[in-house]
Amino acid sequence: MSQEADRGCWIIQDSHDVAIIVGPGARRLIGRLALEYGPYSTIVVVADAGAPRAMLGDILAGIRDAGIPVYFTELPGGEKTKTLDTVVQLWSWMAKENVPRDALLVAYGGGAVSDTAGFVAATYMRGIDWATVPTTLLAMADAAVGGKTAVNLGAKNIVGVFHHPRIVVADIDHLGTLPHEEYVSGLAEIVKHAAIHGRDLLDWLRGNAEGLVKRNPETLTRAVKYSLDVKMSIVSRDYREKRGDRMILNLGHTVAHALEKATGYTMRHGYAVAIGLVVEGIAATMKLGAPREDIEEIRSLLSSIGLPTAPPSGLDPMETLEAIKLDKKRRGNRIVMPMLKEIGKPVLVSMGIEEALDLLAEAWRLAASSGQ
Ligand SMILES: NC(=O)c1ccc[n+]([C@@H]2O[C@H](COP(=O)([O-])OP(=O)(O)OC[C@H]3O[C@@H](n4cnc5c(N)ncnc54)[C@H](O)[C@@H]3O)[C@@H](O)[C@H]2O)c1
Ligand SMILES: O=C(O)C(=O)C[C@@H](O)[C@H](O)[C@H](O)COP(=O)(O)O
Ligand SMILES: [Zn+2]
Repeated sequence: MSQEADRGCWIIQDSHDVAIIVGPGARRLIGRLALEYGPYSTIVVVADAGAPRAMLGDILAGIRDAGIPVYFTELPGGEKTKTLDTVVQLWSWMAKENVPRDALLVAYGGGAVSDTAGFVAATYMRGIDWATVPTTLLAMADAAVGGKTAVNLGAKNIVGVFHHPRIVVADIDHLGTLPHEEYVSGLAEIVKHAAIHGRDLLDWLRGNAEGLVKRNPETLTRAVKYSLDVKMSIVSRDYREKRGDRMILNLGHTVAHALEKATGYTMRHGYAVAIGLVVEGIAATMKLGAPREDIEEIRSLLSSIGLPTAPPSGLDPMETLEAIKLDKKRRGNRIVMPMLKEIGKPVLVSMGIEEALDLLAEAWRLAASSGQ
């Protein structure tokens, strides 16, 4: 699935459709990749204002060296960017600049900018190619691949399409400036992928905790690579989430998206996912008889990283969990929930919405009481 490239970078995928490269300094490949995957008459860079400017300079220089004209705009980073207003703003700007259909849109930033800019690429002139240069750990290890683009509308990711980037350049060098909380937030999705994949990856994470805490580039490159390998193997089986397999990647997200909405999108996505993994894990012990020690193993790893593992005390579970009625895994009056039978054995469980609400609310209370 992946091979080592030069300078410590890994090529996760290098087909005629998609190039996914992970490693320190990978940002310098963007110009060469644009030439290889083009031809593109124009490049439009949509940059996250919170991402490092110095490395953005390297990206723009690489595009200039490739001799491709570039248009540049900036968005505020963070969840507040994931709105239709931002989408209309970008569509209008691109139209005003006469951006042609053979343009490449480059999203440079966190997952929120990537989701939003990816949706703009998917819909401008019925779709142009795009590339993503993820600059947070969460975006590198998860958001950059799989092709899910979306903005929020009343609930999480309600407006979006599947539109995979042609080029993904995950340059570990960007992580040096990432605030601690954002870095830790990204580890939640890597733990999710490990819980899905199996104990070997969880053991690797625990065994390399020091390198992760110190943000060792080699450790980080491997952690991102392993995370993407897990995600891409599932996406390759069910890209549009029609067959069901891909719902497995939504582990922890039924509760997570409800928490993000209830907190007005102020709770970091990874923090919400960590809490969701614990609450939905407890629900799995109740619904499937999943081993309590497996869920405790995941909970204690999340907690040792510095992630929250109990719902915020100020939220009412039933009120918060009402949001699952607008979850995209809902089918009629039922919801399909990914759950762990045990570590490494995720299954999809269909249950009535009311049953799911009662089950998750009870699991929420147990997580809250054990998390104190
Ligand atoms: N499409 C997918 O498959 C997928 C997968 C996982 C998550 N997501 C989405 O991704 C979003 C979360 O992404 P995120 O965790 O990257 O958060 P984010 O995009 O909100 O970024 C967090 C903050 O970090 C700043 N930032 C970005 N890069 C930085 C850097 N190198 N140094 C310092 N600051 C930097 C941003 O400006 C922002 O303020 C959520 O909306 C989630 O739904 C999508
Ligand atoms: O790629 C997927 O599929 C995922 O579920 C990855 C999630 O980590 C990510 O947060 C995704 O955006 C959630 O998808 P959604 O379909 O629940 O909006
Ligand atoms: Zn997620």
